Amino acid sequence: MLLEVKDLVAGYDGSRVLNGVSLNVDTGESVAVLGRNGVGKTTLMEAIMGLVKPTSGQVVVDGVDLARRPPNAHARAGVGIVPQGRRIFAPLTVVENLEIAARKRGEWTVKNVMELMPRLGERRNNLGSQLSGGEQQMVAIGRALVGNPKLLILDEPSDGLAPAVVNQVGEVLTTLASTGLAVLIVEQDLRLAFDVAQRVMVMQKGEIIHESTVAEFRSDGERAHALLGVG
Ligand SMILES: Nc1ncnc2c1ncn2[C@@H]1O[C@H](COP(=O)(O)OP(=O)(O)OP(=O)(O)O)[C@@H](O)[C@H]1O
Repeated sequence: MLLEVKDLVAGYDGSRVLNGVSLNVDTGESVAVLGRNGVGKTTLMEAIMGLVKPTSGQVVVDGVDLARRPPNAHARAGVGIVPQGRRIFAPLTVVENLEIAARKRGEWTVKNVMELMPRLGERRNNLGSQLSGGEQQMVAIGRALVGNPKLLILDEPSDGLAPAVVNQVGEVLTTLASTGLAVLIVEQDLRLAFDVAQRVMVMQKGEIIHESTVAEFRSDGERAHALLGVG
């Protein structure tokens, strides 16, 4: 198992957000975490990444418990994140944003990232602040890739993007998932989540209340509707 999250409890200043979350992601597997606003999806991703300190529980990556280690230990262990809001460096160019993150040797280089997402090559000398939302999202994905992660965590990659751009991001993520990179994606856009993931989990009030294959989830529309409270 690549990622094993066990009974994770975490929150902010005494307010508990995660009430004992357990989940697994296998090598090469793609998993989507769904749920309404405010149920704790971002907190879960940040706790897995070490950006929020868990009060208890384990975050085991490749057999090593990282729950009480600093965020750079998570990156070294092979976890890459594409955060909510993208958070690329606005005063740096596309190529500088990628180069600054390219620390670890491996399959993914700045050159390979630009082959995967040719738009980034075309915009290589543009500043982060000059990019569209979709281009920024691709920089954020590329920045995570050049760290050569084993597991890529994405928090709402479709956020604020036009449908055509969501499709482009979806194609990139589907390609990555098909090459054997493990993906853990939080997403409100169900179509994107279902395109990328094989397995789905639904969160409610800081707990995982449903787990199934995407195919099972999609075959029971009424149940899916009840779990997510959306049409
Ligand atoms: N930095 C923070 N400080 C204090 N409380 C926070 C912080 N971030 C999130 N929270 C609270 O934690 C709870 C869960 O938020 P979280 O962002 O994890 O949910 P979410 O499911 O990702 O929602 P969304 O889809 O809106 O991002 C919310 O009540 C939120 O107000």
